[in-house]
Amino acid sequence: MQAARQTTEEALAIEGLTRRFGALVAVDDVTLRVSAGERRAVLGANGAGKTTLFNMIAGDLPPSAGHIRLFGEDITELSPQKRVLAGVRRTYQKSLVFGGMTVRDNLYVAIRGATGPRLTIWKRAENQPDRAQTDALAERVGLTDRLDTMANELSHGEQRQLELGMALAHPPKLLLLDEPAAGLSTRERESLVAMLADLPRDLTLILIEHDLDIALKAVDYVSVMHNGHLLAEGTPAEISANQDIQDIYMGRHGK
Ligand SMILES: Nc1ncnc2c1ncn2[C@@H]1O[C@H](COP(=O)(O)OP(=O)(O)OP(=O)(O)O)[C@@H](O)[C@H]1O
Repeated sequence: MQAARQTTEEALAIEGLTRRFGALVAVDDVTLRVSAGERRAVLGANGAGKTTLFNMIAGDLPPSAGHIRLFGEDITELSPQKRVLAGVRRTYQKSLVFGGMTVRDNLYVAIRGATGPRLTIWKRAENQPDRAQTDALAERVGLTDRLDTMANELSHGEQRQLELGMALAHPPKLLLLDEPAAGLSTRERESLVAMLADLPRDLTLILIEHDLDIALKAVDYVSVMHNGHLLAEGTPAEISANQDIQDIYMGRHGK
């Protein structure tokens, strides 16, 4: 896995990224690089700055300083929509699926949303979605049996699967998953790890995860944040073996 880091092109290059909220520096001069096809986890205790970092990469929040490059292109000033077109997708800690629609229609909206001129779900009769595409997406995230189920009738884990399917509707270049295992059962966590392992290898994945075991199983390389800083980086084995980092991650060190 590490070979991918050394030989492939750079998917994401973050340079001196900083975000202040008044006197608070939520992300403080973070510089990191992620190779194309890499699976990276961003770990850190509550308030470390992980979500703020994601918000800046996705364009949901402007940085106070610094630059973000996606495959060499400076995207720091791009709107979130333009970043989607450039290949960035993200999920949020809170589910954004449409509860009153079926799994199939949620996937259809995601497919249309990324390609169609506007959202035309109600025109489905004259504008049939590509069933093969929705079915393939559902299969990829383990929801084939739930295609006709309303999203609000899905379990929490299935809703996260649906979110992942929606994020994959048009294969992103960079996929940002914000705590994908939050609230999942042990069995659902195992299937999440398997789903992540099955993602196309050319997709670059960064995930924020509170479950250290999941993060360490699912990624090639780990960046640890603490109080807005990038504290350490290493392979899962290196991070697991570092007691100081483990203590900080588990919140045993003071802020
Ligand atoms: N919009 C905001 N306004 C003011 N402060 C904010 C805002 N967003 C985040 N913060 C603060 O910035 C710091 C970093 O928050 P952030 O949510 O990025 O951390 P995190 O590592 O994602 O934490 P968690 O694991 O709890 O989600 C925290 O102190 C938080 O209170």
